[in-house]
Amino acid sequence: MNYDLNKLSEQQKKTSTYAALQSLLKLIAHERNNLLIAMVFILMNSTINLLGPFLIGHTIDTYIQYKQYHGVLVFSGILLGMYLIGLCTSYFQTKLMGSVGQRLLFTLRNAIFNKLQQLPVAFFNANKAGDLISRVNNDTDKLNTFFSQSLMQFIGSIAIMVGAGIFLLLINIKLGAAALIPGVLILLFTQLVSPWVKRRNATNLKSVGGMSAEIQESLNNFRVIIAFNRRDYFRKRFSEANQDNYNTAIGAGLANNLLLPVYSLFSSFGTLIVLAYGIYLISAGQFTIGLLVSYLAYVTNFYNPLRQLASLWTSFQVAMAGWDRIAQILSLEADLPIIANSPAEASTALVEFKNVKFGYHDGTEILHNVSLTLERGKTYAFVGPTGGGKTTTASLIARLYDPTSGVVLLDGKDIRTYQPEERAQKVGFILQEPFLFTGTVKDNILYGNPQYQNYSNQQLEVVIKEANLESLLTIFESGLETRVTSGGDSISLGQKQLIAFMRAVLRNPEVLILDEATANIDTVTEQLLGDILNKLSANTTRIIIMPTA
Ligand SMILES: Nc1ncnc2c1ncn2[C@@H]1O[C@H](COP(=O)(O)OP(=O)(O)OP(=O)(O)O)[C@@H](O)[C@H]1O
Repeated sequence: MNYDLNKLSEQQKKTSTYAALQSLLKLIAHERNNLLIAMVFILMNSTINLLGPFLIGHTIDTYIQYKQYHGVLVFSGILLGMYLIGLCTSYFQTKLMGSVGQRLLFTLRNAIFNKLQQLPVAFFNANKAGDLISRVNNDTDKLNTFFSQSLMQFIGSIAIMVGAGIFLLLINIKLGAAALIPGVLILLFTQLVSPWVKRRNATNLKSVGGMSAEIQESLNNFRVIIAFNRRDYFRKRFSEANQDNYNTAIGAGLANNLLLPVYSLFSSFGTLIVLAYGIYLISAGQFTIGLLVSYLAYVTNFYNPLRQLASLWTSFQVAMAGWDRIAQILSLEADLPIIANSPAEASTALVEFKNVKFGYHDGTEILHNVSLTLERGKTYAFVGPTGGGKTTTASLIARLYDPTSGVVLLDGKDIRTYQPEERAQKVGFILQEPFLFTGTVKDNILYGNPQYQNYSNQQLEVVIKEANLESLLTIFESGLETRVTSGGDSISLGQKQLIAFMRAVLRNPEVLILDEATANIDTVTEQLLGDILNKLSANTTRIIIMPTA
């Protein structure tokens, strides 16, 4: 399965705006009531906006022309009341949609993060952390902006436009049809340029992700950069990423700003048509001045929201481009499914490889038809040259990947039949570069170990003593409470490896894999580790990975 999100977006057939919107709406189905209430508010607001010009026209023709000021006062009061109601509905609608947007942001970020937790190692090999962070932070925020600020304006503008269009046609069908022609042309133009606008925005979001990945990489490797005095190299790379982002942002800005002037031009045409044709009709005695005033207000009511729609449509295209990038992650499925047990594969060995072939996603085969058997309680060494495939073999025992063909058996059963918790319990893997979390030594050695989670320091020290790990703990200045930062920069690499060692041994796994795990440890401590390994349960199989001497 291809997990490279950027390649995936190139291969994927372009989703239509409608299909993208449908899949997004499914995600916010539980907000249906709030959306409906907000929509009622916005429609009330639109109705008020539409009735305003009609009442003004009526007041001019019925009262102002005949100097009946009482009627003028009454209708002024009605208008004032209507506008106050409009103010309230607008306020509540904005408040409601603001919270819908925040909840959507919350739901989306949780959904993406949960999905990231389910995806296999191959996914993280194929994608840069910076780009993923940008998708979780930046792209979700584009959707929030659209939902909290633009969606209801969007619906409101459409409602006013449609209403104004109907009024224009009802009052005078010929004048209405003439006034609406530029509007129809604008809609055709929008339909034509929308895919291009969305593409420009998608390219921009991609380059924001690329820049974020660049920053992340240089921050992670700052020591190497400084030691090799290669700040200029990363400066150049960052400058290129920044330049790319600048170019794509200009491109997106150009696309996003194209609609507004075109809309303005066409709406001016609409007004001009009505003025010219309307004056002609008045002179021919077929229209009144009051009606023309109303009419011009409806033309404005038709074209102003249309102009607003230009920028809202852009915000919509940006949100949809962001949603595509989010949906790409959400649609991925882990390709390490749990399968039903097949008794035919039964084996008495603790670990067995049967004709295993494996290659990473670039297609090169790394393991060529490997068959091996590892017995319970024995110690094995995987020795070989750099890049020979030792870590890869161990990764298959921990099921970080599945073989391309052949089968891996763990404790007599196909490894694919195990639930992740059970498999992780059976296999302890100390990686070449152990990862530590910010917290204490205690937090780190209890990571992934529910058994001792609620133990006090004293209780845990007893367990550590029983596991013969006591001598390792004394290496840390404040014992279990020694502070460790993420990435473990506050302690040495050897100390990191010791924490990873204690973490793995305390889980009492049936297979313990040490991937060059003592490379940074002095010979005295290495001897200690050897003793600890010898005292492990008689059933534990040890795999020690080391390079060819
Ligand atoms: N994530 C990956 N994606 C693609 N190729 C990989 C990946 N990890 C390892 N390889 C390739 O697989 C081959 C075997 O690598 P592996 O890490 O298993 O070797 P190793 O014997 O453990 O080496 P070392 O002693 O350096 O740790 C190498 O050619 C390496 O380039």
